[in-house]
Amino acid sequence: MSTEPNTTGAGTEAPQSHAFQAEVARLLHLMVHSVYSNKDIFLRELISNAADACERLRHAALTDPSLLGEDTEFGILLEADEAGRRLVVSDNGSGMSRQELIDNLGTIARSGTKAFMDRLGEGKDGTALIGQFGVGFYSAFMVAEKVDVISRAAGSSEAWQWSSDGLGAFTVEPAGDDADVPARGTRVILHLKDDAASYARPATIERIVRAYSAHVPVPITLVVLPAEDGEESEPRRLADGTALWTRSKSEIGEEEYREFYGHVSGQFDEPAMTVHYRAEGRHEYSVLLFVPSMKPFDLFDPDRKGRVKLYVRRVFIADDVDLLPAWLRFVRGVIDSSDLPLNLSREMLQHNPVLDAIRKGVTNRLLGDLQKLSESDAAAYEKVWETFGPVLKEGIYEDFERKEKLLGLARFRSSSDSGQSWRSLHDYVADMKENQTQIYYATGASLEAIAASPHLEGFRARGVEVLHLSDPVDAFWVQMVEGFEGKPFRSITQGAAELDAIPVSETESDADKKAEAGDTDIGLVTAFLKETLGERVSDVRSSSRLAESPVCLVAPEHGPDRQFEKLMSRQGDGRARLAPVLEFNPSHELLSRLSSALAGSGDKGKLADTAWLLFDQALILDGEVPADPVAFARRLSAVMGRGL
Ligand SMILES: Nc1ncnc2c1ncn2[C@@H]1O[C@H](COP(=O)(O)OP(=O)(O)OP(=O)(O)O)[C@@H](O)[C@H]1O
Repeated sequence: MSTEPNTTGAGTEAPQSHAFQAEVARLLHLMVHSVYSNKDIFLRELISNAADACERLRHAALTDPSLLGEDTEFGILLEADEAGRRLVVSDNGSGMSRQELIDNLGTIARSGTKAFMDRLGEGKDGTALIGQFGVGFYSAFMVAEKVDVISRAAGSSEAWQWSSDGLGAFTVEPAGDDADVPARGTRVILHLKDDAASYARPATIERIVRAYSAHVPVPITLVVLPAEDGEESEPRRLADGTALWTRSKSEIGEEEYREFYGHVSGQFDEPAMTVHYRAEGRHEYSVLLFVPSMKPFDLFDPDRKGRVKLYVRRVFIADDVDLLPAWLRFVRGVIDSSDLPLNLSREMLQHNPVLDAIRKGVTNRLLGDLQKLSESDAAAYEKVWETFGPVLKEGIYEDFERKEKLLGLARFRSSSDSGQSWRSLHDYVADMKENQTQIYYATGASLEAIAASPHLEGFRARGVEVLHLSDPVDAFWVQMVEGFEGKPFRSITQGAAELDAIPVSETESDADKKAEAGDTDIGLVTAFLKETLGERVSDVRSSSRLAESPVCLVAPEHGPDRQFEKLMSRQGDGRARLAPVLEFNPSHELLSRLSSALAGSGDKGKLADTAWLLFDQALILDGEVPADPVAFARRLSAVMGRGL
């Protein structure tokens, strides 16, 4: 609901009331009930917005210097007004027009925020989640009972005031001309809640700026407003606005990196890896990038955009240029080029040889640093892999040039060590069994489902390691790569398992079980199952893949892997699925009994029921449902009845 003003002359209109977008209202409700454990961060968010507004204008003024007029020094001013219980954050940046105030401070534009709200909507623990996530301007309502935003867009003669108590609606009205109205930019006035009055205290403000905003690239000054009879103190510089990335690495402490990471990423975790260097040579640029330790909420957003900020000689240019490949979209930070012209057009940003060279250099450097981390601190590296492995794996099929490097960096859960440790492909190949020629893997919806798969049994019995691939992206890349260190990848649910060449590490009781099972007439059983199951199977064969289970389904040799096929048909590729191959375990008691019943004069109807039940249970173990659940239930009841 929004009402248009009926007059346009500034200073003459009544305030217009607008409802917040539903998601904002929900977010504000959370804010007002302050589920944030650390309310201090509201100031970081407001300072970040103020700095962004200054950087946006600095950039716009490159093509239109008149936007700046006389006022060419950017700055952020904090006013501490203890007596009035107010805190004011002002900037002389881009400012906002009336429409921008309504759009920017009434809706949520960022897809990450939407995703975040959806997660909250799913009933996930809000307190834990919200603490990891920057929610920008709206966090002001954690500490303020009312917020006024007075803003004048650069170059505009009009100023507008936005006001709200955060309870469902906001008003917008012309701001008039009094002293509170900025000549350019934005003043955010927080009327602090009773229990948040300390945020008007200079010492508190100084502490927060030091902790969270000391390295924003715009200077920050604090003014302490006089108590009723006191004197106004000298303005104090809290931060000098020098760009952290231009300083030398040896001068910068971990704490400063962490604080800057908070500023550029908008996240609240600690960086898991920091990459800071200056490239010299054909192209000169500075890089300060961070690998977060927590997943950003928009990690799997379909547009797969990165958010590394591009600067040219310390002037902010854009944060939506693809400076890194999509499979590194979780990396945050700044790249500052010395070679590019300042007045880069959008078009030039899209196709730019300097940016291409930077992208290549920085990508290689990041991979090199990840490799180094994996060698120097395996546990820290595994954490990075656990968080971002599914994204890095996209690079295996998207980036032909770096495929080998990425395969080397990849880590997997596997059947070795009950899936507890992370294994590299290098580990896998080094530990291959005698006569083993392939890298075996199993794909599935979850690690648990894979571990329970009967297909693994024959591999387990031989001590052959199987990689457990449970990320959706796995089914794709594994089809695309030829192999690793000369060993091809092979799905355990596809084709005939060439396991016979690898000896079984048999225990005595296994041998006993086999002896009990007696001899199965493989030809007889195969023919019977084929005839009974007809077109539902493309073949039936005895298998060394199984050790304990009687049957399983596998994909035909030259068709797609069953899990991959399932994934594609779920995405509606419209292709008919291939009939699977039914493999049976001739050493299993059930099969040897079926064999003797077939050889004797077994009831053909009962034997056919057995064949169908075997087939349906193999389907169920694959996570599917029997094609005819009624017939399945009838057969199962009949068998159970006979067994009682
Ligand atoms: N001081 C300001 N000057 C100019 N525009 C502002 C200012 N503060 C906020 N805005 C505008 O309001 C928008 C919404 O701000 P908000 O803090 O909610 O989200 P954001 O800044 O886009 O995201 P984040 O804070 O997570 O980076 C900003 O994108 C910006 O366009």
